[in-house]
Amino acid sequence: MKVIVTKNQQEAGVEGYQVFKEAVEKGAKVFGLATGSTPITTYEEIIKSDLDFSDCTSINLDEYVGISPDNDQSYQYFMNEHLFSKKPFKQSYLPNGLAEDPEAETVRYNQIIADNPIDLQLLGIGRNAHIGFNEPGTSFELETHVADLTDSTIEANSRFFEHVEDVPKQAYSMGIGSIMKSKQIIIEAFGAEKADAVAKMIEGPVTEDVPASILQQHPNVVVLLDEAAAAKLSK
Ligand SMILES: O=P(O)(O)OC[C@H]1O[C@](O)(CO)[C@@H](O)[C@@H]1O
Repeated sequence: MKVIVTKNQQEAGVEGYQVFKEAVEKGAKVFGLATGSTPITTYEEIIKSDLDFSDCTSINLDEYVGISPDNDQSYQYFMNEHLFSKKPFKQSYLPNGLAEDPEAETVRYNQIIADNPIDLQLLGIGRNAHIGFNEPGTSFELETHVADLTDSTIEANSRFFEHVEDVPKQAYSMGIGSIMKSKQIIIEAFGAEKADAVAKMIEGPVTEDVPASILQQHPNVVVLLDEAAAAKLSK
C-alpha cells in the first residue's frame, strides 16, 4: 500500500485528482465511484480540471434500498450534484434503490461490473472500517448484495437526514469480491474519527471484522489520509 498523508482534506483533493489523472493518462476507462463526505474534495478538483470522462463509464459502490433517485438523500442525487452534472460520463451506473426485486437487482449489478471491469476504484472508509456498505463480518468473497446497516453506520449517516429514524436500514452494496478485482484502488480517510479504522486497515491483521484490512492483499492501493486520520499509525 502506498500511503500519502496531507495536511487536510482540501490538499488531499489535489492528490486524489492526480491519481485519477494518471489513471486516465494510462488509458483507464471504467471508474468505481463513492459517495459520502470523503470524496468531495477529489471531485471538486476533478471538476476544476480538464479531465474528460465523456468516453468513460462509472460504477458506484452503493445505494440505499427504498430511496428514489431524485430523493436528495439518494446516492444518485449526490453523484449528480457533486460530479455528473459537471463531469458527465458516457454511462453511469448505480444500483436502483426502488428495484422491485432486490435479488434480481444484485444480479443485474454484478453483470454490469463483469461487463465493465473497473480500472480505478475510489473508496471511503467507515468508522468501523466498512468499505462500500460491507460492514464488519461480511465475507470477503461477496459480490453485490443487500446489506443491513449497523447501528454505527446508521448513526454516522444520520447527519445527512432530519431524523435518525429516516436513515434507511439497508443498502445495495458492491461486494468486497468485486472491489478487489479493480485494477487500482484509492481509499481516502479524513478526520480523527477515522484514525482507528485506518490503523487497523493498514497495520492490523487481515480479518472480516475489519473489512478494509483486505486491501493489504491488493497489489495496487493508494491510501490518502489527512494528518488526523493518520495519527494512530505506528510510523
Ligand atoms: O465519507 P463518509 O461520509 O465519512 O462515509 C464513509 C463511507 O461510508 C459510506 O458512505 C457508506 O456508509 C461509504 O460509501 C463511504 O465511503
